[in-house]
Amino acid sequence: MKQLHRISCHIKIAAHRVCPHRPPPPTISTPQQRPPTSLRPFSTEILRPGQKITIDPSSSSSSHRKKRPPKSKPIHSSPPPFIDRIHIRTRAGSGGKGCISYHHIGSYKRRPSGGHGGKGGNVYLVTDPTVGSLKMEKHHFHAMDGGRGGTNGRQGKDGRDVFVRVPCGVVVRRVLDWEEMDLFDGGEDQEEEHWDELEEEDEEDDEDEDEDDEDFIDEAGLVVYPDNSDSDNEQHLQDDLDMVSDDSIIDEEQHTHDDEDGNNIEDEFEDFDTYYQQLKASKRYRGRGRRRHQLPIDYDEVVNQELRGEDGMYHWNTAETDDVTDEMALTENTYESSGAKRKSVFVADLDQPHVSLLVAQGGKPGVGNQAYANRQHTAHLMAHAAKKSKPEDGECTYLELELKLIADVGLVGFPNAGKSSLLSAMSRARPKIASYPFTTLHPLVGTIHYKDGYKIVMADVPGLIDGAAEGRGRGVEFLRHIERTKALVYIVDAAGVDGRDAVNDLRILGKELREYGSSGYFEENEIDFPDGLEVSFEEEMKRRRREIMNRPSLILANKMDLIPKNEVGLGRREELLFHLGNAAEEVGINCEKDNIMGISAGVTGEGLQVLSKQLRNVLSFHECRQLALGSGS
Ligand SMILES: Nc1nc2c(ncn2[C@@H]2O[C@H](COP(=O)(O)OP(=O)(O)OP(=O)(O)O)[C@@H](O)[C@H]2O)c(=O)[nH]1
Ligand SMILES: [Mg+2]
Repeated sequence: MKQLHRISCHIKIAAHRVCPHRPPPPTISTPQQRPPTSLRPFSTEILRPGQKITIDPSSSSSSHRKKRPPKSKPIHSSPPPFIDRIHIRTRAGSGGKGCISYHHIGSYKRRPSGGHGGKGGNVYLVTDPTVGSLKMEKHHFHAMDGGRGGTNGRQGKDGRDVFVRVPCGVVVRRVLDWEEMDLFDGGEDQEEEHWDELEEEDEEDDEDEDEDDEDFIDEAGLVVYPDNSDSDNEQHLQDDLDMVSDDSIIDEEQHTHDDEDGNNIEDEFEDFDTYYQQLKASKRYRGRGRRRHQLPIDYDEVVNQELRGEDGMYHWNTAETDDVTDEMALTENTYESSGAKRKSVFVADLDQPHVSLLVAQGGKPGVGNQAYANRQHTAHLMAHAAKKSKPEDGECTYLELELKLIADVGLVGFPNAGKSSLLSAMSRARPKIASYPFTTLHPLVGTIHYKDGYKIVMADVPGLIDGAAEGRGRGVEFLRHIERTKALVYIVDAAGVDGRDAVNDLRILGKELREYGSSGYFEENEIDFPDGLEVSFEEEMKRRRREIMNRPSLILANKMDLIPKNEVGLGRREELLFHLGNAAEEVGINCEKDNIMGISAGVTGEGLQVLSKQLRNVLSFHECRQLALGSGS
């Protein structure tokens, strides 16, 4: 053994000499000679007490590492644009064609064997809490068509569904007069790209499927003619149809037909569906053993069950789009970019995470002629088979999606009041803060985390100006983001940095909000009426006005650090808060005295602790109240 070991060592050393790239053979070292592990990369010396470690950076192992390439700068340094209203087009897949084919040999000869087509894919909208805006790469969504049915009763492949991810808080409306509008320019290219992608994938799948089919036929040993060519099938079908079209054609109105001897006999069934039900129920077709596969499939039952009535899904309003007579549901408004008038109908409000809405339903597949396998009535049934083998087209819809942020608290204030500074101080959100007006151009949300896990979502809305409720400064567009909040926070600039008067500002803000809920704006634009409530437009407006003004509110006088504290008696600060309270009462803001406070959001952080407590109190009270009202007490 020792000799063997020695020989192998020699071979290793020799090999190293021959090939210098080969790692050298391991050298044996005694434990005393080995350097301490921690020092190995830098030095092999043994340290004496008091001696310092000198590190030569060039000798460190890191110098041998590959240098990291410098970080490339992100292409988009600014955050992605916030989009809160878009139009999309959806088209569900058409059903696959039903196959018409016949067995060619054996006892099954000339018996129909065509399978059903596959269902067309559906298009769904799915709410995803991780999606923040309605920015989408494409605005056309097409689900795949169903595959054709095959011979030997093989069903076509179902078209793949398409799921469009949207943020929570999206209101979906169906545009009715989309044909007159040119909303979707440039969509054709996207469409073609999409189809190319899908077709490529589908071809791959089909290849796999074909292999499986061959196996299936071999294993099952069915008496079928595998290469059932189309021309043969067409010939058989034509024979059958000829028989039908001559004298034995069915008189559908009189429910009679001529038999082979030319006698006019009454039909046993009134229409095809009745006949179909009878056929299904009859003992003859319950099928056993080899006959089982001839059972007609209850096409409508199967397809409808799968396409409709799924739990947890929204569905279209039952009203047909063309004859929507309910004027409450129909609203007319102006489409801004094209200036065209359009009509839309409210479909759903997707305000919960992970819910799906079926927006375009896939077409029903065509029926394969195997469903009509019946020797007695072949001719008659084949006429139906030819008719029913045609699939339905997929539904095509044009939708308007509008995002209304879902936040617990909304910040309302003039530009530069310090809304973004407050959001930034209380949450991890990092909005842009600057001393010029309209720094914030898009609504933004941040979450305030409490130690016990309680959370409050706060929305920073771009600044409002006088006349916002009538649409000045895009105020209305911003105001709709506070529609769903549970509480409002009015924030004013206490120091009047831009020469503003805090008390007057509060009055204007209150007035704007009240008008937003009640007047002009909604007459021209859309409004979603609550489901199942028959109320007039005026009543609905009143309800909204009441609701928005009754919402619990807090009033914050920001930039208090610029107002000196008075050591004795009522100073400027207290006086301001007192006047703010009076102004709130005047304009009808629902705010308790404790909830009017001075803060310094951007500089000292003064008052923010109290604010977070008060916010929580207000929201908890609101939630309890809602629960109590909900339970009917
Ligand atoms: N002195 C002082 N300045 C503040 C305070 N809070 C904010 N500011 C300043 O006020 C200016 C405006 O602050 P923002 O938070 O951007 O105000 P905003 O309300 O979001 O303004 P818009 O986005 O334009 O509507 C900035 O220059 C801030 O530094 C504060 O408590 N004290
Ligand atoms: Mg801002």
